Amino acid sequence: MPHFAANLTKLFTEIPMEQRFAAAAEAGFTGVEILFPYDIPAATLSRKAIKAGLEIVLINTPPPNWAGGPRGFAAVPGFEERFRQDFDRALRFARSLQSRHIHIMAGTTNDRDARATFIDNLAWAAERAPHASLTIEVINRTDMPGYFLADFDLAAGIIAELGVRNLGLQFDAYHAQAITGDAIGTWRKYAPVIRHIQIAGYPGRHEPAGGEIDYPAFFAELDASGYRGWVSAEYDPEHLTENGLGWLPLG
Ligand SMILES: O=C(O)[C@@H](O)C(=O)CO
Ligand SMILES: [Mg+2]
Repeated sequence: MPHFAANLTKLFTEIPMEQRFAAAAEAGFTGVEILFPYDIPAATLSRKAIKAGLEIVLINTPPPNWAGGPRGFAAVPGFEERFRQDFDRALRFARSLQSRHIHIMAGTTNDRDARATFIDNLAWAAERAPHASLTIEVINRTDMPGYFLADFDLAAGIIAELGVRNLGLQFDAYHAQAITGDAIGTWRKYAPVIRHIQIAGYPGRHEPAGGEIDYPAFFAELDASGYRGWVSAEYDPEHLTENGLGWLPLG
């Protein structure tokens, strides 16, 4: 079975962030991801993760105002300086958290120069952080209206064009199902560039069980494929987090 991580921005929100690490370990996760860790000192988060025996798998580049503000700037022309400041901040956090991946958010734009801007900023980031693993994620525009990176061919083309070792695709099965109607088939098609996976039930974005995506079949296929990365539970629990973990294969 793949390694499973809990997304602490979405799971265990019944308790404060600092307590979610122990709860995740207790539930059987061996890693965690935090979309936006920037409100809490990295040293505190790192201590909690170490104490719980958890690897920190992923953080996002900081959008300035998650509660309704922009979704990053990497593809937004005119915001190059802002992107670079944000990226350096993410890099400092990632280093002290020893986070395996940094997800670079493209942002919301339909500017004709967005692709070129994204390429330039990603090239800059890949060179600036040669030892970091960077990811880009395809996100559906129903959930995130106007998000630039909403197409798998576009993402794969950008990764191929850059051709750098430290950039790959973050595959969120929920967004894939929303966009293509076939999450598992989409994973198969883009598997060579996928280095991180996130899961949630579709529709609804709740527990990864019982919706359109056959997760037991997906996990078996990941296993058979030799996938060595993490699978992160990034969903909005329908009830108490602990009560909805029947889908998590343990042991
Ligand atoms: O799927 C998502 O929404 C996240 O993985 C993310 O990074 C942006 O919210
Ligand atoms: Mg995701």
